[in-house]
Amino acid sequence: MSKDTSILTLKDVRYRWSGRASFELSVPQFSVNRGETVLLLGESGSGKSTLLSLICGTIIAQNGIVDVGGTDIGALSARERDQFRAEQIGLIFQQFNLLPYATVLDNILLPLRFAKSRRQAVPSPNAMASQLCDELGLPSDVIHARAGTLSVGQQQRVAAARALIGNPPLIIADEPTSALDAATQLTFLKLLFDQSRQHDTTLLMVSHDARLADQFDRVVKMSDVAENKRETT
Ligand SMILES: Nc1ncnc2c1ncn2[C@@H]1O[C@H](COP(=O)(O)OP(=O)(O)OP(=O)(O)O)[C@@H](O)[C@H]1O
Repeated sequence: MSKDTSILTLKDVRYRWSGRASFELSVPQFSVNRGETVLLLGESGSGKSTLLSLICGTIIAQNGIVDVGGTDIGALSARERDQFRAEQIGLIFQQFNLLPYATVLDNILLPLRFAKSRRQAVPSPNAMASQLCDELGLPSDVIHARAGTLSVGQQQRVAAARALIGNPPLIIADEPTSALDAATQLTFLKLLFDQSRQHDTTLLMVSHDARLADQFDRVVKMSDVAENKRETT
């Protein structure tokens, strides 16, 4: 696919959390091209997680359009949004959100249960899970271990494998390296980029850590994307 077609476009988006009049996220225009790796930088409270939630369709903008891969997220029902997210977006959260008592294998295979297109992209799920573990530098014997018994860095890689399996077109990562030390952060990012490029996946990551900037195709500051309202009381 061409690298200059947009996979994500926000236009005239506004969002206000209910009961939180002091903050409004306002994004006149923001887009990400297919295959790009984009780092969205912003200070705490600038609305990075809110923006990611809008893109993932876990919340819906009160104004404007959030278009992911040609689909207007706001036009979908809640159920359609859940399905759309499972099919189109690989998620890596700050706290990884792994099932601690499930095995590494079951954690990695989880998205395939909910997303037909991702399931169809993986004819041999167990073999693909092992391959991803291998490529992400996880020892082969951890695949049958409970996820909760792994180190933080290892859990991070399991979360990345879970996001990557079945080649979703978009990977969204919310501060995925914040729990890692500097050296492990860079190793993890390199592995994530290698995998994203190999599968022509778009990567949008948010962070407040500007030291990561060199690693990405493009760096965008929240203050350039959003005209937020933050009243002082
Ligand atoms: N679930 C929620 N309910 C109500 N208000 C919320 C909710 N989540 C975030 N907010 C508010 O929205 C504003 C932006 O928060 P958000 O978490 O999006 O910022 P952030 O840039 O991701 O911050 P951080 O880097 O600290 O995670 C804050 O004022 C916050 O209190």
